[in-house]
Amino acid sequence: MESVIVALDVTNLVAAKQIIQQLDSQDKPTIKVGMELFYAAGVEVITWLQQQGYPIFLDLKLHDIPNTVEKAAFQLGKLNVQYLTVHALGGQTMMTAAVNGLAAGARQAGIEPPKLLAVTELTSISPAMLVNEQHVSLSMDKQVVSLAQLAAKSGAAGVICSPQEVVALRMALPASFLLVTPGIRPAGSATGDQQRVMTPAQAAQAGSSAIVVGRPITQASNPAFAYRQIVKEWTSHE
Ligand SMILES: O=C(O)c1cc(=O)[nH]c(=O)n1[C@@H]1O[C@H](COP(=O)(O)O)[C@@H](O)[C@H]1O
Repeated sequence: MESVIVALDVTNLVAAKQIIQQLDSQDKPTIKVGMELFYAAGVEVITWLQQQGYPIFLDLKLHDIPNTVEKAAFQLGKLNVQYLTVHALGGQTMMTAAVNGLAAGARQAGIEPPKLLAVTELTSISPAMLVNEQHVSLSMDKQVVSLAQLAAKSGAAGVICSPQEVVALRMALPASFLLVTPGIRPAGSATGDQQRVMTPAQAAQAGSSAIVVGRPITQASNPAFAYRQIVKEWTSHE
């Protein structure tokens, strides 16, 4: 898996092309296309990125009844993307339905299926919110480990979590299970809506499989420089 994933959270195809051209990256990092860009630009942006040689992480965070998720995943399984997200809180049956849908869609298109990544607790949720809003009595670590174990049982290839839970997750799950961590903030940058953050170096030290970085790159005055600095920090501690 590529180590630094760029979250291309921009409004439209033109803005997406601008960032990618500014990045001008020889190492072709995995690009995360999320709800904002996919709802605006649809499959066209996926196709364009693929033509430029970028692997795609399609982050649509499916969360619905199993039948609906399976049928949505079937459609998305035909797009030749490398990763797709669902919410682990949708349950084991829903996650397994997603895996099956992706496999069936990919089979019909004659391609490899995307790997399923299950979002555990969003990195915008603080430990206090877990207790006060979700009424979960487990600690954040235990809740995330429990959701990750469910995701593993369901056939997901990994989870999305905060780097703060990676040490606990590594003890509980097979080494091959992917721990993909957003909530990354280089020292001194604004946390914004993120609650459970770490720097790229801290995430690497903790044992993240890959980090997801959006605004610290896309909103930088020089996105290419910001990207290179983050890669440098990540690789020096890997
Ligand atoms: O699924 C995700 O990628 C995701 C899960 C999560 O718990 N937290 C989280 O921030 N993300 C995504 O990771 C990216 C983080 O963006 P920045 O906060 O701008 O670096 C966004 O595209 C989020 O949608």
